[in-house]
Amino acid sequence: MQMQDIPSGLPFMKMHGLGNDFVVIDSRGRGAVTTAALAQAIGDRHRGVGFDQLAEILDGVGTDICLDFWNSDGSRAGACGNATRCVAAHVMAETGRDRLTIRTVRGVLEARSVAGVTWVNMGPPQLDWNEVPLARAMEVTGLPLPGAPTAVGMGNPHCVFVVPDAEAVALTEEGPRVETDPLFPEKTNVEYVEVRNRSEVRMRVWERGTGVTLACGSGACATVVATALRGLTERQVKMELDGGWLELDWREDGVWMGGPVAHVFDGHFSASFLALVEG
Ligand SMILES: N[C@H](CCC[C@H](N)C(=O)O)C(=O)O
Repeated sequence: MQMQDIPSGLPFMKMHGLGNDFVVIDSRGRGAVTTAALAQAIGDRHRGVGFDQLAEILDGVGTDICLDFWNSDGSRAGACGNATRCVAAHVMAETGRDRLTIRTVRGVLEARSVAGVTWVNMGPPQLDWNEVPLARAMEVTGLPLPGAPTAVGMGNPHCVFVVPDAEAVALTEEGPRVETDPLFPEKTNVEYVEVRNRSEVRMRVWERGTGVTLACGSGACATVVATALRGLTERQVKMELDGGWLELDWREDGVWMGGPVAHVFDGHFSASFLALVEG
């Protein structure tokens, strides 16, 4: 699909889950429009709209919908838990259903609405070094980095540090250092978790390709896997992020995540903005 085929401009929704904010483009019935250049242009908070991730809804392939994710630097994100919840809530409201299947590059995810809360099964964690991926064969726990973090794949790479005080972490210094460490050939998202008790933790995040965000759903899933694997928490925890609270439940069939979603406004990218991107 070319931009000139959408002369009237491109509709979008602005959504967020705990302040992790998204531009959502609904391309059902039309085909994908997003390119790295378009994601970068829209992601510019001054010349575009700005977002932590861009999510594009596509026609389902053996599922209700498909979903693609982009970061603001134009790179792809293999998973985005908060955007998945936002889009799932939107499509469930639209169709009046309380269950949905969603195909992402990672595989088929399931969403459910339970007592007004939108839950998504983000799938089982990837705990082999080559699935995360890491640069060479090793255990995913006790990585050879200061702080001996745990690597967890959730369709995208995560590196989880257990720290005594999450507020004290210098995210903008530590985050980019770990994100680009040669241990992670595809870079990594970076989480710092403070364990308050066996069922409550506090987490802050540095996202690959985006930077500090108020929340990261796939990062929250990776975090509960890391703390449960290390025996520090149960597999069911409440997690406080900068933008609010998520509930996590690591079950046999995957890591379920529930929390709030918000549909902020509906907008329209003008034809002249799109023409500029097309160059
Ligand atoms: N905010 C997202 C994750 C974005 C991950 C992205 N930064 C990547 O490159 O993997 C979430 O709620 O799961």
